[in-house]
Amino acid sequence: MKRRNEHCRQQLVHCAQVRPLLEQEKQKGGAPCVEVPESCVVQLPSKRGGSEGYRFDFDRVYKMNSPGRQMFAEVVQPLLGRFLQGFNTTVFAYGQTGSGKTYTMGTATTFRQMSSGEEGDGIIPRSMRFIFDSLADIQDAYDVSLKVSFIEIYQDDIRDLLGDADSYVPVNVRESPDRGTFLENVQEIEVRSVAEAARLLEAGNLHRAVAAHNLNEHSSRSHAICTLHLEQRRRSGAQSSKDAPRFLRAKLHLVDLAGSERAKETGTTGQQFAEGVNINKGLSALGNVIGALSEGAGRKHIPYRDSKLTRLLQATHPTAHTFYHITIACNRITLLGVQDSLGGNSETLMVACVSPASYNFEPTLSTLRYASRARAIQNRVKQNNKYTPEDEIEYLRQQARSSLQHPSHNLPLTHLVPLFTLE
Ligand SMILES: Nc1ncnc2c1ncn2[C@@H]1O[C@H](COP(=O)(O)OP(=O)(O)OP(=O)(O)O)[C@@H](O)[C@H]1O
Repeated sequence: MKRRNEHCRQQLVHCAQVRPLLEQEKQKGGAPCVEVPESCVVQLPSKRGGSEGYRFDFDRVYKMNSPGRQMFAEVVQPLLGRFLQGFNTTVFAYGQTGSGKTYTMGTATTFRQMSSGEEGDGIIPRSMRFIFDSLADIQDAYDVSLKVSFIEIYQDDIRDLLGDADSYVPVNVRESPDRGTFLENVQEIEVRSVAEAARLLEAGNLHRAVAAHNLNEHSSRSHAICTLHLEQRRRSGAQSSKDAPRFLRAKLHLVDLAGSERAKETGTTGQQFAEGVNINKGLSALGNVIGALSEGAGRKHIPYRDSKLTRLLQATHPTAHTFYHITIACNRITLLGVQDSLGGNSETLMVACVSPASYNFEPTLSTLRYASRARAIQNRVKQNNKYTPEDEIEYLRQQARSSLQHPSHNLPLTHLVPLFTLE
């Protein structure tokens, strides 16, 4: 693995996933109206049947039956490579309800699917397998900690999807001068394999708010954000090149937004109607953040604070470090960030999910316009390789605690060699 220090401006990577026309869409008289004339272009016909249609450029477009494998290899895997090199990274899926965000992300993947690896797998299960495989390759040289948080924003509440569903503890967004915006009361869970991660994500998914409406039988009623926090600490005496970093820390946000929806089309009433209103409110605030960021440096105020979604995604900060174990955890202080992901320190892939059905023309046009605005955003990314004496103290503490709790998982305490010589 190539490891070097960098600090540079980065354009977001944008791709579109145009899913196949579903049987129920055909039955409702939907005809395909989305064209992909080139591998980087999506076209819609003119609304009034004229010759002038709409054209949108992307870095890459995946259409109809493109297997998830191709998207993963072309745009996700390179991003994961950067994550493993200590860069914050984000994958965002957005689009109207029923357009295929959960399918594309693989948020609802079961334990069995994630462990076995199937052709139709989405981004999350493929990413998990890739990351664990890559970490296995460096385990002789690095102590590794991988932590995950999995939360949802439902109505105006943030819920910890890995928490105990029977004893609900409200998750609060807090702010402090040291930490910035952060979440409190989020569970931490440790795993050391794809199987353990899969079990965890499946359990979290069972807690996610889902309901049926006219456009989707399993519609997510919340925005879900799964974050992996990776820390790598070079082992003392490890065989590696002279410029190999001693320490790397990075976050990977996997964001499956709820879809925008119109009550007229979804046929929702009561509780589901209220959910739809909240979903649209959060997405509209996100749209405003994207709009403000796309104006570039001239725009001083970015309205991150206008919704829980954008505010939460602004939160950036980290917590205790556990090395040596591969850990999947949900931090008490979770570190998600549209501020990081959009306009901040993150390499970001945005996936616009689109239904080809003609009766979805308006929402599709709106998704593609949303995508065009986001193309102008630039992030400023840097490799996170700072390691402080406080980090070292925390590391030694965690190791000592861990050795007492799980003697079989740890190296003997005598093996611990600090990165710093503390005087
Ligand atoms: N690329 C694809 N190939 C085949 N079927 C797909 C594809 N993408 C989505 N689908 C199907 O479309 C339906 C809607 O997909 P999905 O639930 O992922 O939509 P969504 O955008 O997450 O919706 P919501 O916002 O309501 O949660 C599902 O039945 C799913 O299986």
